[in-house]
Amino acid sequence: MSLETISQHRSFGGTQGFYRHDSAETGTPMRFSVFVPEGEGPFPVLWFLAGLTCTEENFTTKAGAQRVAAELELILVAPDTSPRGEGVADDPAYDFGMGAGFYVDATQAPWAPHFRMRSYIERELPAVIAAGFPADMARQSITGHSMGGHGALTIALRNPDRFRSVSAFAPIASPMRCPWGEKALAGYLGEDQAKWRDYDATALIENGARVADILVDQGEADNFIASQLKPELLETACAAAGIPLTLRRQPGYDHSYYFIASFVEDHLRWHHKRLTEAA
Ligand SMILES: N[C@@H](CCC(=O)N[C@@H](CSC=O)C(=O)NCC(=O)O)C(=O)O
Repeated sequence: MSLETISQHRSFGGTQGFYRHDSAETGTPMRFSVFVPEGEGPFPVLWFLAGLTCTEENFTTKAGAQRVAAELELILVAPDTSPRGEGVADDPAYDFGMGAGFYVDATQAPWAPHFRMRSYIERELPAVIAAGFPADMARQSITGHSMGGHGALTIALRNPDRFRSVSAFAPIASPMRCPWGEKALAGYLGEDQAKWRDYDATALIENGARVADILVDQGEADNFIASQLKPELLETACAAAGIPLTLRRQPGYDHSYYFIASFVEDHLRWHHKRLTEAA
C-alpha cells in the first residue's frame, strides 16, 4: 500500500497534509487529508465525513479545526466523498455520482464497481491511517456534515465498538425519507427499500443499533432543514430508543461551513472528553 504525499503545511505546531493512495475498494486513486498535532503520539483520531459536492479540502480549509485539534492533540482525518476519475460513473446532478457517494457500497450498475465508500471508510482507509500516521486506532470518533453527518451516524451505529463517540452538523436524518436520499439509495442500491435500511440512521436505530449518545448542531436558517434534513426524525428515533441526543438548534445559522466553523470547537471538545475517558 503506497501513500503519496501531495502537500504538507505547518499548522498550529502540527502538520496539515494532503495524501493520495490507490484504493482497492474503489479501484481508483483516493485523496484524503490528515492533521497531525505536534509530538510523538500516538494520538486519538477524529474522522470528518463531508457532504454533497465536497472533497477532502472543504472541511480542511474552511472549518478552522486545526487550532483546537492541536490543543487537544487529536488527529483529524477528512476523506473525499466519492471515487473520481476517468471510467468512474457520474451524473450531471450535484446530488448523485461523483461528490455524492453517500458512504454506501453500491450494488447497481453503473455504480457498483467503484462506489464502495462504506467499505472504504469502514475498512480500507483506517488501515492506511494506522500504517502511515501516529494514530491510536483504539481511540476513534466520527463526525460529519449533511450527507457526511448522516454517514458518520450510520457508520458509528454499525460499528459501536470502533467509535467512542459520534456527532454531526446538520445531518440528513433519514435518507429513505428525503429527496436526496431517495434518489441516491434507489440509484446505488436498487428499488428494494428493505436494502436501504442499513444505510438509514433512523432505520438502524429502529432496528436496534445503539450508540452511547449523539451531539447534533442544526442551523435554524438552513435551507435544507425541512425538505432534506428533518432533524425531528432523528429526535423521535433517539427518544424511542433511549439514546441521549443533544440536538442544538442554532438560530440564524445556515448550511454552510460558516456554521460548521462556529461550532466545530464544541464538537472537538465533546469528542475529546469521550476519547480520553477510561474505556
Ligand atoms: N450546490 C447545491 C448545494 C450543495 C451544498 O450545499 N453542499 C454542501 C453539503 S450539502 C449536503 O450534503 C457543502 O458542504 N458544500 C460545500 C461547501 O464548501 O460549502 C445547491 O445548489 O443546492
